[in-house]
Parts: sequence; C-alpha cells; structure tokens
Amino acid sequence: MTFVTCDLCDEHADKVSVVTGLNWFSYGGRQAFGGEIVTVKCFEDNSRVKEQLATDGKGKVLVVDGGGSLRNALIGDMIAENAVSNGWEGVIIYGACRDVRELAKLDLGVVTLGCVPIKSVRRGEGQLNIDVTFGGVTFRPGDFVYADANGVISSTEALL
Ligand SMILES: O=C([O-])CC(=O)C(=O)O
Repeated sequence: MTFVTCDLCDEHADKVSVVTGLNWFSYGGRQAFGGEIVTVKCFEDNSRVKEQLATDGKGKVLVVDGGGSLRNALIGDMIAENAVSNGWEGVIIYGACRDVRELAKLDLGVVTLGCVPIKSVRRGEGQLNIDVTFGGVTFRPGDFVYADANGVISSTEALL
C-alpha cells in the first residue's frame, strides 16, 4: 500500500477525520499503512492487544486507546512479530511501545506516542471493539484508518 495521508486529506476532505494535537512516532518497518479498524481500550495492560494480534489481521489495523500512558509498553517485538505472522497491516497506539530497533525491521506499521523499556502488566483487562476517542477523532470498529509520518486519519469508507 503506497499513499500519503496529505493526498488522502486533499482528495477526500469531506470524508476524513484527522487526529490533531498529538505528536506521533512511527517505529514500524512499514511507513504508510491502513485498513479496517479493530479497537482495543486498555490502560497499562496489553492482554487484549496480545490476544487480537494473535488472530487474523489481513486488511486490518489495531487502534489502541491506551489512555495516553507512557509508563509501560503495550507492544514489543514478540507481539509485533506475531502480528506480522497474522497479516496485520499495522498498529496505532495512544500509548507506548518498546523494542524499537526490532520493530523497525518488521513489515508492520507501528505508530505510537513514544517508547519506554518496561513491559505492560497482563491482568486480562481491557475492552475489544468499542468506539475509542483520542486526538479529537472517534475510531469506530469497521471504519477505516490510514497513517504515515504525516499523521493519522480515519474515514467511514475505504479510501484506497
Ligand atoms: O510482551 C509484552 O508485553 C510486550 C513485549 O515486550 C513484546 O511484545 O515483546
């Protein structure tokens, strides 16, 4: 998938919602990625993230509302490698990741607010496929999301 979010915004101004006010970092080996939204809402507990990325993710992007916490990492190289094996397009995390050198080698989009070396707790908490909101955008399961170094946008219909 080759695209630039700026072009998508220009061409589909009436259809896109644009995340604003957040400073994203792109850690994955895939710089531009997009697909159908699957959501997880959790706080410093990556149980649902690990579970979802262990399922088939072809054409899908996992959007994680981690409450903006940078206190632990909701994804690292092991979970990300599993996501690649299962065909996920990418992961967008309103929260943190770790193992950044390894993430850069994977054919996966990984956009987060930052990184931190400590792992997440796993107590089985978190919600799957509910609407999540950050950066002024509500991400709905089944809608579409596109991300690159310029930012993150969503749309109710596929743009590519
Ligand atoms: O296991 C975790 O919670 C996160 C991690 O470091 C990995 O995915 O390798």
